[in-house]
Order: sequence, then C-alpha cells, then structure tokens
Amino acid sequence: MDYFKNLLQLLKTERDDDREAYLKLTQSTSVTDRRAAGITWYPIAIRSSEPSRGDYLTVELERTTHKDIAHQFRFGAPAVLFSNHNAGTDRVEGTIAYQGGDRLKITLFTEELPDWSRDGKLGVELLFDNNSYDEMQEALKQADAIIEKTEGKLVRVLTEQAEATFLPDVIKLPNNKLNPSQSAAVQQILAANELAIVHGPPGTGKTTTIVQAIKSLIKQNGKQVLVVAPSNTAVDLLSEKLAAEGLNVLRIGNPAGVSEKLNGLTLDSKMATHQYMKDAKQLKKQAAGFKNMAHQYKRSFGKRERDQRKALFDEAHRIMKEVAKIEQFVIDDLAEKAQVITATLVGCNHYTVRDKKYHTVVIDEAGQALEPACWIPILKAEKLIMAGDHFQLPPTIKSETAARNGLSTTLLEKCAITHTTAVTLLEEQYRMNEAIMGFSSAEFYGNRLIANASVAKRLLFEGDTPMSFVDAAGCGFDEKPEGTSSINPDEAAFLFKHLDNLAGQIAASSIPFPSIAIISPYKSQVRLLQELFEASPLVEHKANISINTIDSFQGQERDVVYISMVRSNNEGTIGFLSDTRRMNVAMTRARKKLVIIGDSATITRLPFYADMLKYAEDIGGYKSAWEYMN
Ligand SMILES: Nc1ncnc2c1ncn2[C@@H]1O[C@H](COP(=O)(O)OP(=O)(O)OP(=O)(O)O)[C@@H](O)[C@H]1O
Repeated sequence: MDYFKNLLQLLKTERDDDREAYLKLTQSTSVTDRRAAGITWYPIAIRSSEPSRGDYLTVELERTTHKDIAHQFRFGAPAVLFSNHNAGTDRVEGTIAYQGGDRLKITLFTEELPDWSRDGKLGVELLFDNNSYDEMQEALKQADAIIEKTEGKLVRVLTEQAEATFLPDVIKLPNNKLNPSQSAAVQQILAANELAIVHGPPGTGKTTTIVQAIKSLIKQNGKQVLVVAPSNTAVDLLSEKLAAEGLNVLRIGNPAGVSEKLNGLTLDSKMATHQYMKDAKQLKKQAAGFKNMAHQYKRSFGKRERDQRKALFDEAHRIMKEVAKIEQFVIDDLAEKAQVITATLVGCNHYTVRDKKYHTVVIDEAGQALEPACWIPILKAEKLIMAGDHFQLPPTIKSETAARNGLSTTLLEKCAITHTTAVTLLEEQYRMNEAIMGFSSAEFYGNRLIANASVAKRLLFEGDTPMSFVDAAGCGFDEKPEGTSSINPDEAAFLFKHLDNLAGQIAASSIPFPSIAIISPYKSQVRLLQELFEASPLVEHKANISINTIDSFQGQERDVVYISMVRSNNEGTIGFLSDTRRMNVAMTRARKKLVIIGDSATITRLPFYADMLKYAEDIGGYKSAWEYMN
C-alpha cells in the first residue's frame, strides 16, 4: 500500500537527518558542549548496582556537578557509560531504566562493572535512539501487512479505505460533570466501532472529557483500555486524573514529575510492594553474592580456580533465571489487574507489556503526535479514540525535507478531515474572557466556541480592556536580523513600558499581582526580553512573570499574556508568523487580558492578521503605540 510505503520513506528521511544532527553534535564537540546540550552527565558517581533480567547489570548513578543543566535523559532511551581515561574504548552501553532528579538507573549490557569504572572520572551519554525509530518502522510495516486482512478493519478506516461505523443506539449515561458537547463526545466514543475523535480547542476540558469517557467505556464492556500520549507530562496528568476517579491505573515508564501519588502508579513501585517480590529480592542478593565470590578468582588462572569460578557464575545465572520468572509473573499479574494502562506512544511497547492487546486505545494530545509513533499503540487495538486540536502546534519534525513532504501532518488532522462523522467538537471553554476567545473561535473553530458564564466576562480589574492590539506602525520600531532569528529592541522596550503602566494600575486597584506571560515567536527576541526584564524594576515580580517562546507555552494559561510580534519591515515579510496555528496557541493562553504588540503595516499582508486587526477594532481593542507614548 502506498500509504505506508510513503510514511516509511518519510520516517527514513527523518531518522537519517536526526542521526546526522546527533553525530555532528557528538563527534565534533567536547564533553562540556555535550553536557550543555543536555545529552551528557559528567562527572557522575555510581551509587549502587544490582543484577537484572537477562544477565545484565542495573547501575544507579548520580550527577555530582552541573545539576542545573536541562537534560534529555528519559526512560527507555539508549545510553553509554564511559570513563574519561579512554572514552573511545572504556565504554559500556545500556538502556535508561529510571530517571528522576539528578539520579538515573541504567541497565548495562554487561554482567559486572568493568575494571575501568573503578578509576578515572565517569560519565553517561545518550546514544542516538535507533530503538524508537525501529519500533515505529516495524509498526508501519505491520499495519501494511494486515491492511487487507479481517483484523485490519481499523487500519482501513484510518487510511480512508473504509467508513467508520457506529452502534445505532447506545444507552445515554447521565454525567453531571460534563457539559452538553462533552457529553456528546462521550456518547460518540461509546457508540464508535472503530474511531472517535474529540476535538478540544483551548480550555474546553479535553482531559475531563476523556477521563469520563474512559470510565464509561470500562462500565460499558469491562475491557482494559490503553491510554497513550506523546509526552510524559501528558501521560502523567491523565494517569493521576484516572486514578483519582477510582480506576486501577498502571503507568508504564517513569513519570516526568515527582509526585508521590503518581509514583505509586508505576510498574516499579507496584512491583516493589507485590508479595512475591520479597523472594525475588532474596534470590537477587544470593546471585550477587555468588558473582562477588566468582570475582575473587579473577586473577588466578589455575584449572581448579577456573572451574570454581565457572560453577559460581552458573549458579548465579540459574538463580537470575528464577528471578526473571518471578518478575514476569508479577508483571503479568499487575498488568492483568489494571483497568487502564498508561504509557507514551513508544513506551507502550516496553518489554513488560509488549505483547498485550486491548479493545480500545486512547491517544491524547494527538495533535502533537508523530504519525508513525501512533501506529505502535493502534496495532494493539480494535478501536481508536484520538483527542487533541489540530489547530494548535503540530509535532516538531527534525528533518525539513520530511516535514515539507508531509510528516508534520498528523493522523488526527487527516482523520478529522476525512471522518467528519467521528468528530465531536468541544464547544464550551473555561479559560478566556469572551473577547479573548472570539477571534480564535472565528478563524479556527467556525465561530462555534462559547465562553462558560464563569469566565465570559472576567477582567483583570473593573473597566480594563480584555483584548487589545497595540499598533506600532509608524513608530519606527524596526526589526533586526539576529542569526536565523529576528529581534525588535524598540518593540521590546515599549512592551515593558506598557507592562510597567499596567503594574501601576494593578497596584492602584489593589488586586493581587496576576500571573503574566510575555511570549514571542522569535527565540532571540525572547532572550532580549529576558535581559531587559532582569534590568527593569518589574523584576520584583519575577515569581509571577514568565518569558518564553510560544511553543513552550502550549497547554498552559496565565491571567495576562503579552505577545511581541517582532516583524516590522517594508517588504511585509513575516516568515514564522505565517504559521497561524502558532499564533492560535499564543492568543489562547490568556484568561483575563491579552495584549498583542506589532506593526500592522507589516503583518496585515497576511489576511489572517488583517482579520485580527479588524476584530480588535470591532471590539474597541485597537490602540496606537504612538498615541500611547505621546
Ligand atoms: N464540564 C465542566 N464543568 C466545569 N468546569 C469544567 C468542565 N470541563 C472542564 N472544566 C474546567 O476547565 C478547565 C480545563 O479542563 P481540563 O483540565 O479538563 O482541560 P484540558 O483538556 O486539560 O485543557 P485544554 O482544553 O487546554 O487542553 C479545568 O479547570 C476544568 O475544571
């Protein structure tokens, strides 16, 4: 089928470009640079080690310096332990088994710690993650192989070769936690035979809806549900909410956060308290003891010693086989009892649950999920629920070629267009004042959004303007190129002047200082805004003000949002701003007040921004920066 051949090709391009970027980073840079890039911890200290499944060794280690550097280590990723003495040869590979704070556990593909690990400084570095690509590739091939077969019904629906079908009459379950469109979405999910899509615009309670839908699904047929999302953060949020509804949730992989409640849902933690694991622990200790004894023969080479050494190792291996059996029994027992299994898209293929099948799989944040990764969980189920919003940011694609040729189009987006009967739009939002919501609703959601009464009229203070466009046209705030990015220093300075004035109004109306986000599409402008902020008197409100790119704010909300548009030139070039989905995210983060600062003469060359300007005028939110300054 061309559908999957095409996806396989796109995935190959993505993998090749991603690998090339990784090699460039690792081969031509120093350990300091790699540490700064978040792929290396150096130096580290080994805290403990224990034998693990498959005659491997799991080592717990901790980074001892440079603890404030953000890193990319995560559960399931391949990594290597190395020594500074001879980094080329003194190295042993493995897989990250746990990551939390400054600690991680790595299962090394070796039985014992190598001698070199006892002297010299040690480090750990992420390897290129071929595993994830292999899993995605395998899933695409499998989907291609079953598409013509009976069990390939879902695959045919998703690739537009069959219609999605629905049960004619599903009993309506009253649910007082849901509004009408949320209830309709749950009904649709219960009635679907193959596919249902929950389209959740900003603040419309997508999570609330899928949690209730999963509860109803389990009531409907008592079958286990697999719930997945592209990011650990999204998986964590859902896991917690599902558990709070009284469901037995098993979280595969390890949480990004450190909440106790969440930790209690993980396989590791559930295993630790399982009654049979006491025996396994005891046996592991014995095996470790035998291995230690065997080590003492290391430097004697007589036949008798060799035989004894071998006998000890054989015994250790025999015991570890027992341990593996007990562990697998415990894992199967826990996985069997769970009502919901949660994992990331790739994480649901972890060896512990790899061969499990489910009736229904739910993909949350499907608007941010790479399509090949979605096929991993899809192949485990007969019915698929996707929730997300394809009018917000798509997943990040590393290869420009792959993105251009379609890899950035998500399965959610394709299916929302081709299977309109499967889609329910959540219409009521609980975040924004209606003036903030209005433009996004008109441009992206067919004017169907309504603001819940509890938020529709919310203002920062009496008489404030909830949505404004402050026009810098004619002020001479010119953009400047900065590498591949752009900055606009005058606009940044003006933004703080505006904010300073707002801070005065806030103080005068004696309300608590609100949460404020200052966002810009351009990284260089964000850096400049951060610098100016640090030097301004407003820095006293640091705890309440965050400054970052639009992409980093997806999924978040603030009382007040400022957007610095940056682009101001005679040619009307707007580059990055032409991705209106990014602007949709930016404009829908604010609860009570949204201030957009930009040059109308430049940006209105795109009809989208001309509409925005008109909208601001219509609601009395058009302001001139020039007037403001004079
Ligand atoms: N039916 C409802 N009645 C009252 N409040 C609701 C309802 N549905 C959602 N909310 C509220 O709306 C907010 C957003 O809900 P939720 O966290 O479920 O949405 P989300 O899907 O995570 O957010 P987003 O829509 O931004 O993706 C929460 O504060 C929630 O309490």
